[in-house]
Amino acid sequence: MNRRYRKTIIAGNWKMNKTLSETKAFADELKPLIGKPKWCEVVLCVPSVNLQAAVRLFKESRVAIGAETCHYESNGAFTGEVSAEMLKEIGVKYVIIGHSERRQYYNETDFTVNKKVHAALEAGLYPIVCVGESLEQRELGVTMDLISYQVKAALAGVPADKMRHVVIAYEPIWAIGTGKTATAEQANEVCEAIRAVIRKLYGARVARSVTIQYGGSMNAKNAQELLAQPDVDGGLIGGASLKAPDFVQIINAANQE
Ligand SMILES: O=C[C@H](O)COP(=O)(O)O
Repeated sequence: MNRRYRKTIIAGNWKMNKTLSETKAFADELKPLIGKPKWCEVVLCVPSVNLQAAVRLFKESRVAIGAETCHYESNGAFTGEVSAEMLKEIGVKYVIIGHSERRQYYNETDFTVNKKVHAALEAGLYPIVCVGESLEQRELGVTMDLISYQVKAALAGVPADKMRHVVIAYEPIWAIGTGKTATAEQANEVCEAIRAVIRKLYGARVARSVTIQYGGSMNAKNAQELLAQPDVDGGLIGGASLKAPDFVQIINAANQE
């Protein structure tokens, strides 16, 4: 992380976990533990049915609430979907877009990711845009090409002045939920390459200020080493964000002087 130029963001992604009562219990446990993180922003992305409650539960705290996806249209005949405007109106700040699970199970494509990024920005949300390669793609040696393509496609048509609201999360698919973390060097190498793509698209000033997270089996034990990398500006954390003490340890690792 490089605090001089950009924000460190520790974001939990709960995926399809925790009922309303479990969300309340988590808030009760987390709030006294979390204190006032000085150096990083803390975000919890929760299932849509619990967003409104989460916003209320964390209102007086330092935790911002995020959604796990949104639709690219603002309204219409899209059964089961939720728009960026709807999220904004209930106090949601962030929205994850293009998570590999959405790409894998719900036909999310680079094209729809781009449309969702535009919808989120227009609604005043901060998109956390996920990119990442499969194990097969890594072994074929096409990681950097693929990541560069995913970043360019996601950001197509996004003007430079909106980039201060965009967060990128590098999540190698082979490291998600597998307990197999990318090494700190691997994580930094790709985050650095993402910054280089942004530099080409928007110039050095924008590239320096964009928060680029790492996600994929980040936990209380490995967070410090990953977050110490110069181009890793935070984490998008699945499993380890479900337990308040583990999540707090990751926040503390980001918060060290
Ligand atoms: O969005 C979070 C990532 O998918 C990482 O999940 P994980 O920490 O359980 O590996």
